[in-house]
Amino acid sequence: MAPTAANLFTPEEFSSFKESLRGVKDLVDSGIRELPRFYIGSDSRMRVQSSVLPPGGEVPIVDLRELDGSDRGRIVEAVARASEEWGFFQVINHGVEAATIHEMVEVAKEFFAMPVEDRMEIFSADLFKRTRFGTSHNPSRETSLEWKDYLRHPCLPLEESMQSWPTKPASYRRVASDYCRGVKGLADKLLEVLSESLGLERRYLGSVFGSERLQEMFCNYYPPCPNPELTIGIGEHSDVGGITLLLQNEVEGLEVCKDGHWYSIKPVKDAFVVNLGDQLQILSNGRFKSVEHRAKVSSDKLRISIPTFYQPSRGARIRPIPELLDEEHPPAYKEVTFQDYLADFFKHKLQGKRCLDSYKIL
Ligand SMILES: O=C(O)CCC(=O)C(=O)O
Ligand SMILES: [Fe+2]
Repeated sequence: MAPTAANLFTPEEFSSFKESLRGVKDLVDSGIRELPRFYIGSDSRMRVQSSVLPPGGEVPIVDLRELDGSDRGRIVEAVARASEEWGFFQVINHGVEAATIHEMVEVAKEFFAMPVEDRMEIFSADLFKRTRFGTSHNPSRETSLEWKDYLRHPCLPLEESMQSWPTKPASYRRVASDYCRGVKGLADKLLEVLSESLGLERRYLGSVFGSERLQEMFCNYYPPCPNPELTIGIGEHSDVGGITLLLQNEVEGLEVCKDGHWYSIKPVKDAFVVNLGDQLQILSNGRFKSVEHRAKVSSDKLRISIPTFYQPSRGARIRPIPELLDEEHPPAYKEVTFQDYLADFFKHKLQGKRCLDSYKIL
């Protein structure tokens, strides 16, 4: 029988469950038949309601094949429209080798196929530890958990970051370093396109991001879930940083909110899903949208997503770009450094756009 009511547990029971937890993959491997009550979404952001079919439209797909040729103007325009209307788009013919992408998904699968003890060697619940295996988003602050495990690590500077990466599976460092180089190349190209989409000089956003810009990646693992309708893989949130480039396997689950409706993003083979984070909403003075999204889980399919977060330097001054302001467009956000914004964000559980809203000039 399916579990019915949430929060049928005491704080002590929740704490002791969290202390013994080695991730959702481990729960599944232990043979659980129903969703542990600690995963039953305790508020509407943490579970998926039966959804009504949205009115129409789809997250745009942008073909980058002719980016350096005659098609640049059309691509810049398509990216501008997608960034203003959806805050999301998918890119194809993006220049990251298909073999690099496939190997990355495979090595992520291998990481989670290892005995749990191997993952636990790098387990940490400390949100500020940059290389670690973890589960849910911020268990110490959450009132219910997310059905998700992940490997997280920094990617820049590459050589230095690699020293902290897992040594198991044996091919991890080689495969992920190729992948990080490829994604960085694409992210830099996209920053140029986004600058032009705002009517700015090509290198504008790159110089705001600065020479110590951050790149980090997650391998998210959402195993099949008993009672997927009662929980969530990742709750509603907008991304905190600059741009996110997400690779996913062929399993649907990512949904984006537009005009109050949730739209599913259909996986396109070898494509990246690109979305803009809070820093770009501030920099563009609200022209680009950092849109809420979430990931559902499935009863019978394993979903893997590999987002790369491409971020400004910690000390970067984030404020509406002066060239975009005039009397009709006064600054809509207060200035903040990226590191202060991050510190604020990670103090809380995921709560939609709470953090961004707190920097609004009312
Ligand atoms: O797994 C997904 O599709 C979404 C992941 C995500 O939104 C995130 O990690 O910020
Ligand atoms: Fe996200």
